[in-house]
Amino acid sequence: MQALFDIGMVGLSVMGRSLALNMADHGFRVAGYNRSREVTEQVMREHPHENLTPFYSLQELVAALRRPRRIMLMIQAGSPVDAVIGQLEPLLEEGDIILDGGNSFFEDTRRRQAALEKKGIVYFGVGVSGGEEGARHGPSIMPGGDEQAYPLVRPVLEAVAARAAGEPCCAYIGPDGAGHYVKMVHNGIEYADMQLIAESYLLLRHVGGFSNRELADVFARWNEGELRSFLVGITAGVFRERDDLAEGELIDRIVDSAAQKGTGRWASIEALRQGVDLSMITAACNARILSNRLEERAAAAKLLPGPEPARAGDREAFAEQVREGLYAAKIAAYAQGFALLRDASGRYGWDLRLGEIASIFRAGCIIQAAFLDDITAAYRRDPGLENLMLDEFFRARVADNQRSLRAAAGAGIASGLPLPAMTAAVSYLDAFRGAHVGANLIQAQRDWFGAHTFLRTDREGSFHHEWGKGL
Ligand SMILES: NC(=O)C1=CN([C@@H]2O[C@H](COP(=O)(O)OP(=O)(O)OC[C@H]3O[C@@H](n4cnc5c(N)ncnc54)[C@H](OP(=O)(O)O)[C@@H]3O)[C@@H](O)[C@H]2O)C=CC1
Ligand SMILES: O=C(CO)[C@H](O)[C@H](O)COP(=O)(O)O
Repeated sequence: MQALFDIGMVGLSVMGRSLALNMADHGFRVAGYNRSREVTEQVMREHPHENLTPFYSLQELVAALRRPRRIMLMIQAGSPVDAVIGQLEPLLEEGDIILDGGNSFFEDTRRRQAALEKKGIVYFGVGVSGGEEGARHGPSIMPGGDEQAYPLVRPVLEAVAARAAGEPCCAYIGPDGAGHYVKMVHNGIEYADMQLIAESYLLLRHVGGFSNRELADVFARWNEGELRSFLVGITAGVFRERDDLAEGELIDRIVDSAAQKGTGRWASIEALRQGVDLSMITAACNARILSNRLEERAAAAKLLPGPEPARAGDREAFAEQVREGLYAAKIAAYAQGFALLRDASGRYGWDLRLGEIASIFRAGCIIQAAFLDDITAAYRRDPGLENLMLDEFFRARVADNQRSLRAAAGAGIASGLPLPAMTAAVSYLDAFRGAHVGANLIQAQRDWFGAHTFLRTDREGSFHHEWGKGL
């Protein structure tokens, strides 16, 4: 067969099929392949497209691609990616390109990129965000790999990406694992954002006494202001959704236990390794972990009574307090995520352009929000900004809204509601700006039991004290 195809898509599940059709819409001739034949057949039956052609073996797919071959993997992350690379490798030639668009761990991407580079195969780790809808009509795309080879994949990626203010939400991120690292942090922020919205829901429902319909209106109203975002928008929609199998709204019949696939957890682990405070994202991971212990929670509820939720006097004023608190907490969560990126940039020599990264999050991805325009502007004002909360715009917003954050978090604590991300936001803010954080006592304890030494405020050098022996 003549090599007619512009790009191969391996994996035609939710994301691969949507991205392949998006590419096909943009005039690229796509060769599609899925390990299970019936999935390919189903895609072709349900989504026939003149620019999408099915293939039933990797050999045929590779032979049909024009050179240098471009093959995108949209498959389950982890060992499947290594397995498929192993199958493709003997079929490829020097200069051919593999793009891994899944949620791969960035260290795996670094390893794969280095191994394939030795064989002359170009490897890109490409973060893709936006879920099914985004992949189909315009996701946010975070490609990392060999900058010299980037022009060979850029036209396809930019064509299918979402657009914000006319610009594609796709930018070369940096070498080796940089693209997947940024996607990991994107997902960490996504976890914190979702957790903060869920905590706002707990407050509004149990302290504010809002019904599902009222919650839908509250979130819809919030979505018209500074909190406008994909996640707040779909939250309003969730509270409106009728149950198709029983009476009432579906939200009340969903089991109170949240799953996770690992990207948020990776971000938390990396933050600990790097020594960056990512407490809000970690709190969001822990909240999902504890949510899974349904039986334990039910048993503990009987043994460990807590306070009854206090009822807000003025519900509208309370909702406004929660909105402002959510906004302040959201600033802290993004500040943590971007601080992690800043540290990784130096640590791995990636030279990440944080303003450009914020700008490609403005549309297409799950954390897309009006707020990202302000973050982009903050990094344009100061590309070396140490922490987002120090930018003049966000400094003013934190000052305006922190009283509400404290009040909302306090109302949750007094009512026995778990608000791990909001309370972590308060602690982060206070520790970040804290004149005294209590670490002098920790140093004293460390020196007492382990002679670990301490620094003094009044003279140079390390000191050890014979604790408990004097005076
Ligand atoms: N769903 C989402 O919203 C998002 C997902 N992602 C990431 O994109 C990637 C694809 O996600 P999604 O579309 O949800 O699909 P899944 O993560 O559910 O993966 C299913 C696909 O992986 C293939 N696969 C699994 N194991 C192998 C293997 N050993 N060899 C070959 N193919 C294999 C499956 O083939 P088969 O049909 O034969 O089983 C199928 O095509 C994942 O890395 C995911 O984390 C990124 C952003 C958003
Ligand atoms: O990458 C994504 C969105 O950006 C995926 O939807 C991912 O699966 C979300 O993470 P989790 O399943 O852990 O909630």
